[in-house]
Parts: sequence; structure tokens; C-alpha cells
Amino acid sequence: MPSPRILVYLLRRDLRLNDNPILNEISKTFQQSQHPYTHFLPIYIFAAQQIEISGFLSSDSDRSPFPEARSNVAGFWRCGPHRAKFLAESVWDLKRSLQNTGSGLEIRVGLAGQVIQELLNAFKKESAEVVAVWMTDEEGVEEKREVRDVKEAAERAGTQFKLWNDEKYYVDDRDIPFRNPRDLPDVFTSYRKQVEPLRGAPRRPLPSPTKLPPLPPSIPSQPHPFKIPVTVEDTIAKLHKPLDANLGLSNPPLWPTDAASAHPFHGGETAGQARIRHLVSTGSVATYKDSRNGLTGLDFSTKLSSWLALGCVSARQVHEYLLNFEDGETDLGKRVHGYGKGENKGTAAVRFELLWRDYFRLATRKFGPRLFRIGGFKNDTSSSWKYLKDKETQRRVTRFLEGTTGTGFVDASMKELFLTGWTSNRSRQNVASFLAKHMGIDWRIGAEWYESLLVDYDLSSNWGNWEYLAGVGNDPREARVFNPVKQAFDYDPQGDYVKLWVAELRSLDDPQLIFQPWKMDADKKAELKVAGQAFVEQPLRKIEYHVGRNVGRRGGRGGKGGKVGGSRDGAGGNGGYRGRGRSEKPRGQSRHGKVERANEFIDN
Ligand SMILES: Cc1cc2nc3c(=O)[nH]c(=O)nc-3n(C[C@H](O)[C@H](O)[C@H](O)COP(=O)(O)OP(=O)(O)OC[C@H]3O[C@@H](n4cnc5c(N)ncnc54)[C@H](O)[C@@H]3O)c2cc1C
Repeated sequence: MPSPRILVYLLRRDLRLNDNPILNEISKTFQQSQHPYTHFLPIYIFAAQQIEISGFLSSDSDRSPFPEARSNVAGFWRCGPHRAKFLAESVWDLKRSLQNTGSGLEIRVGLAGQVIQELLNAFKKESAEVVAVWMTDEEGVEEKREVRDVKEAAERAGTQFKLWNDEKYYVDDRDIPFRNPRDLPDVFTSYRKQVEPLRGAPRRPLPSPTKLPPLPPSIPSQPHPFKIPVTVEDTIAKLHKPLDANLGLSNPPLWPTDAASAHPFHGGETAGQARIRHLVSTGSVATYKDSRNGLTGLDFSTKLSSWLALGCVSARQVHEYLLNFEDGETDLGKRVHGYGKGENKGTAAVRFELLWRDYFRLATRKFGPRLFRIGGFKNDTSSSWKYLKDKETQRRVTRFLEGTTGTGFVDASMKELFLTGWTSNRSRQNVASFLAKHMGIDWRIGAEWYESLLVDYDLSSNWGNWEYLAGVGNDPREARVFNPVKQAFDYDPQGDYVKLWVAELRSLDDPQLIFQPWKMDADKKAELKVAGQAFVEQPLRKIEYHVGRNVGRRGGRGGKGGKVGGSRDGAGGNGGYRGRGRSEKPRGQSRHGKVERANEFIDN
């Protein structure tokens, strides 16, 4: 029998069968009578620098040769429990789908370059020829390093290497209106105008592969000291094993009774596709523009970010579903208002948001390592940040992470994040602005905590948004500051969201106290059994906020909120934030620049 000729495909954040450029190519080639390879090996590697893999050690006496996968600034686990689970589910879902097309998926742990090197060496020993190694490109310093290492390993073995575009973004790389990444405008709106009309911008998704070549007859196993699990449950257990349940917090948030996750979804292409169909068939995409600023429940926003981040679905697949709905091309959403009537403000708004994702990724391409630097894309050295070095900042950061700052909206969001791995865009904006602008603390700590905890963590969207909110990224408005109390009045007028996650406050009716629980008098604190607790006794920031008589009338989802009175920083002193009502003039300087209007929502 002739020796196998193998094509290796290293998967990273392209965990889908459909609309996958590499699988599409392989499937097409396999239909032809002559193909350059006889076997195909898809492989996924849990990357040791980004995910702690010591749980995969064969025995307790083995030691991992890799340093712990912890973040640079604050030392958090880089991949916490929520994403670890979602990722494992996504990998196993793809394995099943590949098996159904006659192929499969090998799972490995380690560093990409090393794993591929070992694999190529082992195949060589068995006289099996690996004709090529293919993978898709990604932005990000580590991701580029992986590509370099894999390419070098392939070249050392005399194997061809090919890097593909993943094509999971809204506008295909081939259609971006400039070649040099440096030509990306520094303002999103300028970029958007270059690619509008958005409805016509994406390419069509690629056809699904029908049949793929078989796996090689013999596949070298994972080298010692690691062992690869044979079920998804076991994979999740191994990923969770090294993570301490409290993730280093001494007083971690506890699940409040009756609280439900807004993101109870499973990883993988199958669940991602089902989610898109659900959004179209229930009409959620058509009402998205009005609901997108919601805070609780399943369908106020698409919740597609986690699948998009891992490439379980592509943005143009989402677009295709929207097109079919708008043009009445399929029966999906037939009973929904707007079906067959062209683009509506809901579907247009989904496209708009998907373009933000593209934009942040192009900004990473443009700015490279500046994504992780304190001065950001702007290379801003003017701000004096508080760093983790000093004890007081450590104490404040801990309270921020635990969700006991004393600012209700921020605390609810931090608790929800810890417990579920997901929070709304609205609350993320407030949290980031609070840490960076109100507290003046090194914003990268927040970005790292998000990296650890978010199910939908995406390098460019996370770090780019943090930079934006910290005032060092590509926000065209200088010194934008969110007032989390005003924002809570606007978007959570009855305090339902805050009470859901800060359960101690559930018996309160007065939003002012829910959003600023430190304003409770001693009797109320005693009644709620919270007397003595830091979040009511020592708020990290007293963001005073006076409420006008119309509060709540225009509040809630998507509204800019009720009429407001002035706000004032009770903490006072040099550099305190002074928000203000719409009609007031700025009163002073914040430590990170000129004070803005108490924020209206950012245009994303
Ligand atoms: C501090 C901060 C950190 C963030 N970190 C991440 C992250 O790690 N991963 C991530 O995917 N998003 C991140 N975002 C963006 C945004 O909050 C999430 O994409 C969104 O909340 C996900 O929910 P959804 O899928 O229901 O979004 P929808 O409102 O339904 O939007 C549809 C899609 O558009 C994209 N999108 C929407 N808003 C943004 C945005 N501001 N930036 C980039 N893409 C956007 C997402 O892919 C999203 O799935 C962050 C935002 C902030 C303020």
C-alpha cells in the first residue's frame, strides 16, 4: 500500500464546518479524481500560553513544562471556567461534525509550534508524508507568534505551509478599501462610511463541505506528560481542575436565589446556528435596535459574540440569515413583523455592531502590541494611573472584582460577570469607565479580568473596547466619562438588574438607594442586614446624583433616559469626577482630562 500523504489543518478560532475556507477547499479538491493528499488531519491545540493545561497531566506526580497561563499585569488565569467550558463544547461539537463528514478532529495540548513539530517528526518515523500544514491567520502578537512557529516547524520538516484568511468577519479582507493597515481611519464612523452600504458589503458564505478525506490510518498520540480526554465532560473537568473556585477572591460573589444567567448557551457551531435561527424566527433581530441596551433576559441582544469569537459562526452567515429574512427568501421568521420587507432598523443595527467587531480587529492589525500598553493606541503618557503595586490600589481592585464598590450598577455587573461569564455591552461600558475614569486604576487589570471571565472574550474587541473606555484608544470624544448612576437610572429605571445580582438590596424600592446603597440610613442598613459591609459603609466612589421629577419616564431599553438633575462627586477633592445634568456646564477637570457631559450612550 502506498504510504499516506497527509494534509494537516491546525484549527484555532475557526471552529466551524460551514463557511470555512479551508474545509471548503479540501472538500472541493476531494471531489476531484486526482488529489495531492490521501488523508486529512484536523487538529485543535489547547494553547498552553493562553489556557492552563496542567489539568491534562497524566498523573498527579507529573509536572507541566509550561509556566502557568496567567495574565501579565494582575496574574489572573487567562482562561477562566466559563470560557473553558464553552471552548471545550465548541471543540467537541466540531469533532462530531467532522466525524459526520468522514473525518475527525485530534485534540492536543501545548504550544502550537512544538506540537506540530512533534507530530511531523512522529509521522516521518512512520514513513507517512505530511504534504502541507494549513491554518488561518489571526491578529494579535501571540497569535502571529504561533503562525511563525508552526511555519518554521513545517519548513524544518520540508513540509509546505499555507496561511489562509479565516473570513469570519463581516467585510472580507479582500474588500477592505485599503491595503496598508496604517490607513485604517482612527474613527469608526470614517471607516464605516468607507464600506457602506453595509447591507451590500459582505461576501456570500461558502458552501458546506459534504465529504472530507479520511483521517490518517495511524496518528501519533499526545506526548508525555499529558493525556487527552475522550469526552467533552472530561475535557471540561481537566480545564477546570487547576482553577480555584474563587479565582483568588476571598469574598467571591454568591449566586443570588432566582438569578438566571443571561447567557446559558452551549459552545459550538450547532448551538450557534440554532441561536441565529432563533433570533430570526422570534423577530429578535427586527426589534434589536430598541432592545439592545437591555440588561436581563435572553433575547435583548443577539448573544452571538461567544460563537463569533471562536469562529463557530461567521459574521457573513449572520448577514445571510438577515438577508433571507429581509427578502423573504426562506420561511424562517415568516410570521415576524418586517419579514420580506427589506432591511429594517433592527437588522441594520445588527450589521452596524458586527462592523464594530471588524473595526477593532483592524485596529489590532494597525497598532499591534499597543493594544496591551497602558498608553493604548494613542500612546498617551499624560495620565497618571494607579498601579497594583500599592496596597490601597490592591484593596480597591479586590473590591471592584468582588462587586462591592458601593455603586450598584457596577457591582451588579461584576457579580454577574464572575458568576455567569457574560454581561451586557451597556454594563461593560460602565464598568470599564468606572475603573479607568472614576478610579483612575490601570485599565489593563479590568481588561485582564474580562479576558479571564468572559465567555465571549475576543482579543481585539476586549482590549480595544477597554482602551476606548479608558480614553487611550480610538474614541473620538476626548475624555468621555460614563456616570454609572445616571446610566442605571436610564437603563435600569426600577433597579431590577441591580437587585437581581446584588440580592441584599432586593427589598428596596427607591432606585436612588439601589444604585447608591451607601445612601441608606442606619435603620435601613440594619433592616437589610448590611450594616458594617464595605459597599454600604465605604463606597469606593461617591458619585452623587440628583434625580429630577421625570426619571424613569423615558428610561429603560434603548432610551437615553429620564430627565436628570445635576450630579456632583461627593468624594470631592482634587481630580474627582463631576458628572452633570444635560443643561449644566462642566464644572472642573477630572484626573484623566476634561469632564464630559454625564454620558449619553456611545455610538456602538
Ligand atoms: C469593556 C468592554 C469589553 C468588551 N469585551 C468584548 C469581548 O471580549 N468580546 C466581544 O465579542 N465583545 C466585547 N465587547 C463588546 C460588546 O460588549 C459585546 O460584543 C456584546 O455585549 C456581546 O453581546 P451580543 O452578542 O448580544 O451583542 P449584540 O449587541 O447583539 O451585537 C452583535 C454583535 O456585534 C458585535 N459587537 C457589538 N458591540 C460591539 C463592540 N462594542 N465591540 C466589538 N464588537 C461588538 C459582537 O460580535 C456582537 O455579538 C466589549 C465591550 C466593552 C465595553
